[in-house]
Amino acid sequence: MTDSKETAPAFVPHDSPPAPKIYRETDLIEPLAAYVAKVAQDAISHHGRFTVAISGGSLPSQLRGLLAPGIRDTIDWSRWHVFLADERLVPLDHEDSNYRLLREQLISHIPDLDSRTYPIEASLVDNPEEAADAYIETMRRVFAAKESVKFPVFDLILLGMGPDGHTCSLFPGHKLLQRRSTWVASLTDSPKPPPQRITLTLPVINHAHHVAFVCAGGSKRDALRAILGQKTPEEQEAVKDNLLPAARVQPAHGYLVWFLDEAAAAALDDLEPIVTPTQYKL
Ligand SMILES: O=C1O[C@H](COP(=O)(O)O)[C@@H](O)[C@H](O)[C@H]1O
Repeated sequence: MTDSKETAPAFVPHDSPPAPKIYRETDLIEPLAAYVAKVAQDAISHHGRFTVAISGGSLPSQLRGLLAPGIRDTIDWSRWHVFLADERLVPLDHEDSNYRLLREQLISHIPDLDSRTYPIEASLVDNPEEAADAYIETMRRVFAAKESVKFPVFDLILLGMGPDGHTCSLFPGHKLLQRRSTWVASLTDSPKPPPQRITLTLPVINHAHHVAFVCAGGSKRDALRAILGQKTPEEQEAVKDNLLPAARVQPAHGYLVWFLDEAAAAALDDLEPIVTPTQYKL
């Protein structure tokens, strides 16, 4: 198993969520891999499997540390169940497909992981609502057959964030931010192309045991300050008005961490010491 300098928090839901931890990393790849491996091991020890939802965009390539020789063989991949946190409604081999990215960067490198990875139903890319409903059914099969399960509880949800503060396919000011009961929702007006997508909803994200944002580069400066710093009155207003979807990610009984590279963390430089130095080691 990995020799973590700091272990992931114990696999214990709590009543009052701790403040998010913010890690500043020179290079995200290794600490992110150590963190994911640790959360996976905790989940597998606790209940025999690891359910993870992974975002697209730049995130899949940030997971390449999981394939490093020192870590890949320590992971019990046979217990992993991998979902897409959101998906663009394009063919699965399209350059915009989040599944394609994830498959190329991670899934295809691990024998048999494809059989426990859940892409959207390819025949439904032109039917957003049906695609969302079909994805809910896929999730029900893995999480529970019972209709009575209110929300699935992922062991880990890995999120990116756009410069506008969007996360998954939840965009600023979009009506999907108000969805309270659906597990997966569709949209046809994404401001970032392609316009047709499906996405996990906020309640599903906020039911997870662990949620991690992974942000690299300077383009997310304003959103990071608004969400983690809230320094200026304008920034505070933006959060209050729910303009920034990523600010609404607050797991009710889970743990929230942010992995920032140097360029992203520089946005918070004058707010030290809210950023914690590197914690996770292979
Ligand atoms: O469109 C999307 O964008 C976000 C952010 O992407 P990034 O490339 O800036 O990391 C991503 O998290 C989401 O999965 C994707 O569909």
